[in-house]
Amino acid sequence: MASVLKIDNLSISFGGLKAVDNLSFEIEDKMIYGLIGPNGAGKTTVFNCITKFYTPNQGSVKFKTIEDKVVELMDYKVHEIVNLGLVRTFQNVELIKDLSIIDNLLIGAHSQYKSTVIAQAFMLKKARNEEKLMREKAMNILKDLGLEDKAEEIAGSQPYGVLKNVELARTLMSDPKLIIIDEPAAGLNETETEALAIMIRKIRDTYHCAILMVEHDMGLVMNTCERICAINFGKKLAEGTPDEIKKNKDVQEAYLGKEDDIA
Ligand SMILES: Nc1ncnc2c1ncn2[C@@H]1O[C@H](COP(=O)(O)OP(=O)(O)OP(=O)(O)O)[C@@H](O)[C@H]1O
Repeated sequence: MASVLKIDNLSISFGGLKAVDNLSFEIEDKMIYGLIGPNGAGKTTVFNCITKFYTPNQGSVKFKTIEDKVVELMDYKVHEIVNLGLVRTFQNVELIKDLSIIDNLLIGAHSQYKSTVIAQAFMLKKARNEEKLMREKAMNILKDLGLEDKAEEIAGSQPYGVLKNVELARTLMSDPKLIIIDEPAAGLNETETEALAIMIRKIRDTYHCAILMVEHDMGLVMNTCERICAINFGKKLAEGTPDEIKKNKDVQEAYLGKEDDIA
């Protein structure tokens, strides 16, 4: 499989409502991909199906793992997904406010620890060495992303824009092949959003992972994504480059309404 993620005929209903309706798209390795659509279009539900928070009624989600093995995500449980190389962030920042930035990154790495819980509890040599390696890894990530001076700062003392970047940095602790980002620009001002766009590109260029992003800020989507899928009422409206999506009549109507409606 050339792609890192391939979704085929995905559908899920809540009662009578088809939140995702026979949706298919695929994301090439190392691509920054956008999933857009008006409010309630089904974007977060797609994310929740991929990461197994929801079980779809129908469809297949193929994923190419860290070991380049193609697996069907529907066969895995929600907590197993991260070990395959797929990690997500949520609309709200999910950091522990009382911990330092670097400790928040270390928490993001817990699935990678090989030493037993007992070894960790008593800080045996193996666990100490592992902790040291993970701390180095976290520090290297912060350095790569220009956040090293924030390492010892308490998360709760930092502005929202920094925390969003830290959340992205934390995903890198699990060596992802694909990072799924839900509305990264929500709550950010224009300058912070521009910094976020630079950060997203830097992460892809440095860590060679693909990124799937849901975002309402069209500036961020159009400037950052190489390919975009637009959906409405759970169905695909269009897929293409940012330019193709901008010019697409169905996409324009979904966002602005038909000319008759506007008049
Ligand atoms: N757990 C659920 N139970 C019932 N309905 C749900 C559930 N999750 C989502 N829906 C419904 O599915 C539809 C799609 O919702 P979803 O949150 O995926 O849209 P979205 O495109 O992410 O919207 P927004 O941009 O506003 O976040 C909506 O009508 C929503 O009310």
